[in-house]
Amino acid sequence: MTNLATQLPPTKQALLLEQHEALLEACNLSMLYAPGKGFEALNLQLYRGEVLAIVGESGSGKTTLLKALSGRLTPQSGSVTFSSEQHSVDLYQLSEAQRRRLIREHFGIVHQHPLDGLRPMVSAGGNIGERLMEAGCRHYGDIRKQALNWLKAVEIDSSRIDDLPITFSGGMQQRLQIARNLVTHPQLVFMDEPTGGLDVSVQARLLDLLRKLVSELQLAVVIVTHDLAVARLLADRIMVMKQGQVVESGLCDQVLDDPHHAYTQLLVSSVLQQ
Ligand SMILES: Nc1ncnc2c1ncn2[C@@H]1O[C@H](COP(=O)(O)OP(=O)(O)OP(=O)(O)O)[C@@H](O)[C@H]1O
Repeated sequence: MTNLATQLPPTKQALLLEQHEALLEACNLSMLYAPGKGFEALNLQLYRGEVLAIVGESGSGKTTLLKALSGRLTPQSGSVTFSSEQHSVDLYQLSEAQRRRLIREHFGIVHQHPLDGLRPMVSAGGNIGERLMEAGCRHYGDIRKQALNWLKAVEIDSSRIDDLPITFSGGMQQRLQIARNLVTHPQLVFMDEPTGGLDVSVQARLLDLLRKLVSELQLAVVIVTHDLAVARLLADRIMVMKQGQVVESGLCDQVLDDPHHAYTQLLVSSVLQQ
């Protein structure tokens, strides 16, 4: 067992023991728009059921990295390997159509602005049902039933099933976006600041829900956030970025309780002063 696994809670240790290869692995990955803008020579591994938080200052390359990891931005060099139970593929060796299919079948992508991940002129139920139809479901009754179940799971009243997302509050839209992503049971979910732009109380409710879903569905998640409290609540591991470089990484509680790099220390102390 790796050092990392021995330091995780027993359920996570068991999960890591069962698996030999990472669900997602980035090797020597680089995408620089200009010196210091993007990220460079980055390596990471994510295992099944594990939550990795990527934190760092604005402009440090977090979103660019998330896009490259999730198959939405071809890097200048390096590889991103996704290993499902059936096969192991380098995302950027696939054709565009193959990559799109893999993303649809295996990944969830939760955007900071929910309307970027929803169809605003399609009903809430339709937003969830559409993903099921893309996955091959054809029975209207089943699709509606699953949509209702998912609305309930994300705490949206079933009476809103035929309403358009644009009539929802920001928090509800974000919960609907999460339902749309999770209805097809992806193994891996990428989230970019999922609680950004929401009121504090709405954020807290959404975080509780995310924590519950991540644990119940044993999701692997890569979450970008500038909020260390979000990282602490959701993540097993954390990666701290500054100007396109990973300056520190490790178990989330350990890094946040005992930061070694001066920049991580600054991030942690600035939260304590708030
Ligand atoms: N398409 C692009 N073309 C040129 N430069 C870009 C592009 N996208 C991002 N950048 C630059 O790359 C750097 C990293 O951007 P990125 O959005 O990845 O950072 P971030 O850490 O996610 O920031 P934030 O927390 O503000 O979202 C920034 O300096 C940004 O201006």
